[in-house]
Amino acid sequence: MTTLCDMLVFGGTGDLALHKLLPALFHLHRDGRLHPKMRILALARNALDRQRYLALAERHCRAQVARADFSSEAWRSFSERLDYFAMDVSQSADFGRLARYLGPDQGCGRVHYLATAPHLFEDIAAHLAIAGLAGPQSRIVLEKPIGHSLESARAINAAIGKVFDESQVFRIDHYLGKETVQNLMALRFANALFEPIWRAGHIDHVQISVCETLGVENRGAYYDRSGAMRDMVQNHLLQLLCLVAMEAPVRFDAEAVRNEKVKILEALQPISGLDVRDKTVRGQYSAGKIGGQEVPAYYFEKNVDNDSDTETFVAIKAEIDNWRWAGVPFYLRTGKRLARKYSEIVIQFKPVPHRLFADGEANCLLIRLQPEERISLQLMAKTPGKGMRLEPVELDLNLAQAFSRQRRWDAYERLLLDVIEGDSTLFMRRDEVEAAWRWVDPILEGWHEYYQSPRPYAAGTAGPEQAHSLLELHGRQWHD
Ligand SMILES: NC(=O)C1=CN([C@@H]2O[C@H](COP(=O)(O)OP(=O)(O)OC[C@H]3O[C@@H](n4cnc5c(N)ncnc54)[C@H](OP(=O)(O)O)[C@@H]3O)[C@@H](O)[C@H]2O)C=CC1
Ligand SMILES: O=C1O[C@H](COP(=O)(O)O)[C@@H](O)[C@H](O)[C@H]1O
Repeated sequence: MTTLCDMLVFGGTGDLALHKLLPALFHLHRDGRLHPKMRILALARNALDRQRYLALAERHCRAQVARADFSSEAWRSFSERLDYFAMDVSQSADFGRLARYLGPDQGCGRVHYLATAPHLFEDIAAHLAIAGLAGPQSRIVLEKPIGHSLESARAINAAIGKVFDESQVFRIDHYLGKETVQNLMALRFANALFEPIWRAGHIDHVQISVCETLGVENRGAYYDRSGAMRDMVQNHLLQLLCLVAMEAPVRFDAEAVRNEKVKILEALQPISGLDVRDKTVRGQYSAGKIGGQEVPAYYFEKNVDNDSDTETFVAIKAEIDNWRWAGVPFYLRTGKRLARKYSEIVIQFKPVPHRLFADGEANCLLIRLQPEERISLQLMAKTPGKGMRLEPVELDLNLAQAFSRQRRWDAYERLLLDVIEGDSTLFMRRDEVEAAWRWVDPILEGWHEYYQSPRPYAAGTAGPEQAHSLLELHGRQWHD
């Protein structure tokens, strides 16, 4: 069971709160991991009373939580913790009302989870301070993306920094809470095997793909101002890149891990000006079929401009200018409405230096984050029978099977517990977020400057053709 603290979820009626945060808190409650006295208060403008909010939350939790894990009894006891307060976070006076409603804290501080659009973060922090709700024991969780650009991220970080010490700030990136992502660190730093070959001398290139079948759903208003670059690359994909590329931290703690990640972000070779034409591909989905169902083009989605040139797909050839990685491309790719949903990291090794056999492919290490969690090493083996016919075989570590007796935690469960415990190892530090924007901003500017309008791709395909050329030009291909 964890430390006692209360949690305030700003944006408690939103997509994130209802689809991810409440189901994760429900699981933690059901597993007995929350302090019995912990209270959860959801906040938003909608004038709901507690009963109507509970009905809304229950409907979503039932839909998100596996049938076997949901029971009316567990929901009833969880809902005793849950309450709702209607307020407008842009109104300072509402925070006075909130402070009176909350009364004195239970002695262990509060977690303020900001599941709202980032432009509200500055107001919320300032108003919390004025209302006396930002004491030294409180913590604040900021959802990604932090800002829209380096400048806006700096402004948000500065405003938050006026109220909260950096140790109280938890910038969440839910990819870091995924089991296989943490397993990547275990693989690299708990096995002596990989370290000697984890470098330019042995690795040809790295691929990081986060492919989705979903479109923008109900988030058109947000997404159309963000696009895949700000929504996914600036945070999730760059965090994955950091974990693949960073040096071993001296300790497994927040400062040591984050120091190493920042060094990678700072070593990313800038892509600016005309480089964007050679090293990046933007795409936008047009109408197509997903799972046999017709889906509309992006610009016909709800709350999206019908002449929108927002990208729903990005592919980038990134390079890291340091001793370990010089000359090794890291190909990043993410998109919505693609043929299949999966996220994976592929480490493509170089071929053997001298070829003895007619067949043979270079080794490759596949780290599959979802839908299944597995790590598999592709090796060459002789096929049975006469002659030396070789074929690739997989040395497979199926993590879900290996730990089949334990329920697989959702990323938010793990990260919410870390916040409650005050462990920020898997959260982004201020300088990390800013270093990521420093690399992303010139690409966004290059697209704007050189009118790189997105290449269309039909929904249900692997993205625009140009994303393939990005690799094919160098004799490589995506691991599909
Ligand atoms: N949805 C997702 O899967 C993910 C979202 N995120 C991030 O999480 C954040 C929230 O996203 P999402 O849930 O999708 O957004 P939504 O638009 O679905 O929800 C926004 C929430 O904020 C509330 N809100 C808006 N304005 C105010 C206000 N002035 N005062 C009080 N409450 C307000 C809304 O309620 P009301 O209008 O009633 O006030 C609603 O509850 C964003 O920063 C997003 O980038 C990050 C990862 C994944
Ligand atoms: O942060 C986000 O992530 C989701 C994808 O997350 P996953 O855990 O399902 O892979 C993405 O759909 C969303 O647009 C983005 O904001």
